[in-house]
Amino acid sequence: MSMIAAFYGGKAILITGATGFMGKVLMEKLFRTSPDLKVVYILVRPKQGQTLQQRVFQILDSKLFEKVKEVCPNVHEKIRAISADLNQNDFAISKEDMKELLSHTNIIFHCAATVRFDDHLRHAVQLNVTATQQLLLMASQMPKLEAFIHISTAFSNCNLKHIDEVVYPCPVEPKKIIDSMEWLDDAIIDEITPKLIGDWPNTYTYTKALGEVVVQQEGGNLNIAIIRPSIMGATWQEPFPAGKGFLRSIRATPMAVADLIPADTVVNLTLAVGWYTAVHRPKSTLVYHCTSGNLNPCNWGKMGLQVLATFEKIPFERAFRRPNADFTTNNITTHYWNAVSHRAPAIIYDFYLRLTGRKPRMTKLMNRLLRTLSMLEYFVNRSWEWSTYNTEMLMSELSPEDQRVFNFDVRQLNWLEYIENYVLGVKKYLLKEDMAGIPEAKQHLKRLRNIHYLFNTALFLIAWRLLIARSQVARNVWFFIVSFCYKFLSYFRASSTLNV
Ligand SMILES: CCCCCCCCCCCCCCCCCCCC(=O)SCCNC(=O)CCNC(=O)[C@H](O)C(C)(C)COP(=O)(O)OP(=O)(O)OC[C@H]1O[C@@H](n2cnc3c(N)ncnc32)[C@H](O)[C@@H]1OP(=O)(O)O
Ligand SMILES: NC(=O)C1=CN([C@@H]2O[C@H](COP(=O)(O)OP(=O)(O)OC[C@H]3O[C@@H](n4cnc5c(N)ncnc54)[C@H](OP(=O)(O)O)[C@@H]3O)[C@@H](O)[C@H]2O)C=CC1
Repeated sequence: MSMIAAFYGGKAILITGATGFMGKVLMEKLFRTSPDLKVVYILVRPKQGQTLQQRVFQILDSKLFEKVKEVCPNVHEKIRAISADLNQNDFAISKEDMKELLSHTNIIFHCAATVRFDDHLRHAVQLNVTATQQLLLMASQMPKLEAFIHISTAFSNCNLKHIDEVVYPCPVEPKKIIDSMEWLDDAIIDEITPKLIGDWPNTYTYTKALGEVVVQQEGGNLNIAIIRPSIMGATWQEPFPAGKGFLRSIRATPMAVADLIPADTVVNLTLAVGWYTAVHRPKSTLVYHCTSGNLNPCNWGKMGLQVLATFEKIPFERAFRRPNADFTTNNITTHYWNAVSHRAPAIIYDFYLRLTGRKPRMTKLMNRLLRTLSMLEYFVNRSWEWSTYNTEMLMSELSPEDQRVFNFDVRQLNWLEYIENYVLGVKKYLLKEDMAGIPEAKQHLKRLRNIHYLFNTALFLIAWRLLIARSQVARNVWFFIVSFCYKFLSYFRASSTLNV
């Protein structure tokens, strides 16, 4: 019997960010392993014309929740969606809802955040720092609360090279930052943002660091833990742009560690930490790194090759170009590859769309992709070392059954298998492609390869022809090659005649 699964039985659990990437996976695992839990409160904002209930039904109707509906048929009754906006005072939660939350909640998983790298500092502080502070205040008024689990990121201290499982101080106190956001106007905030964030690469990582300091400073007597995952699956916009041949080269250091971590590993650790924090009540706030680099490293070069090998085996349909993975660290080659591999094909394709009376869209898409890539550059050209003492300690505290059900041992991760499953998942569930279409997709890639060869040969011949017309040296080289080939052929013909 799993101790962790049993622990969550009968509990009232509050999740923020439940509609997000990690939140959904967390909720699914909770219901699947502890279907007898009492209730899961989720703080949700109405969005895109959908009511809260519609948002919940959309989640429950997804492929992810198919198994849950089998083991917990009344799952919809156990999810209590509470209207809340983490940007508002008291999260704009109604009095009745607040009363219910305060009196019943046993465990909090705080996943909500703005994960945009380039968010305005005011918004990033509001969601990643102030909202965390408010949630802690709420938590301190919950008499039944057993644990508060804060989800941060392994990159909250990416200005350091070696990162321990401790909360590092920030140059400016979070309280001062929160206060200043109240009276500074947007223009001034824009101006001081680079100075404030200092050697953090963006407002996201900076405010996640501030959020951790807030958790440590204002946690009071609560049982708190902080989890720092590295790059969860969906972060890198899925292998979709690479598989479709939009993304063919990237400015990345092949030897730099690609610290990816599967979302289910993060969720397993999170649930194990919830149990450990509530049951063992560690004296101080423990930080847990959920990273792969020190236990099972894979670098970007190897990752790129494995992604390419997977696309050979499981190609996406109607690819724009053949998938390729050129890594470069040089400024000039980056510009060259961007021009040749990304911008030029997009311009040619848009020209073709215009000619056929359709709306051009590829250049816009490509510009967006290149902008995204430039934001990721910081992370794919550096390596970090994360210590994992607490995570390893927790692993040793689990029963063999819990180690199996809530497995977060990244040493067991087979990267090639993981990438194949990932690509398969994207193909089936995101692109909604049928596996029966694989032979046709392979044929399409062959056609693209032939077009590529033809195009390059034509380009070479045109360039050569122009060169010959203008340069005596090129003409001499050309005559030399032609006469050499002629002599070789004559010799070959003569020797084959003699043999007969
Ligand atoms: C050469 C081939 C080799 C192939 C193998 C190698 C692959 C290399 C990939 C490298 C990845 C490295 C990643 C390192 C990241 C370190 C992360 C630190 C850890 C964290 O804690 S991350 C937290 C998660 N944060 C993010 O993931 C956010 C990143 N995104 C952004 O900040 C913004 O999207 C960005 C980059 C500023 C772009 O903004 P903008 O131009 O305004 O575009 P949109 O945001 O509107 O998005 C456009 C379009 O893309 C969809 N999108 C955006 N993000 C994601 C995502 N993570 N996953 C899936 N799809 C995403 C978005 O929905 C939009 O789609 P539409 O259909 O609505 O147009
Ligand atoms: N994805 C990754 O690779 C990594 C993520 N993390 C951390 O994991 C956590 C979860 O990230 P992830 O799931 O990827 O993020 P998502 O962007 O997928 O989800 C963010 C969640 O926060 C909610 N949210 C945002 N703003 C508000 C608001 N004003 N009021 C109420 N809810 C709000 C969103 O709700 P809505 O659906 O309404 O927008 C959504 O549910 C974050 O703390 C992130 O920093 C850490 C490392 C890596």
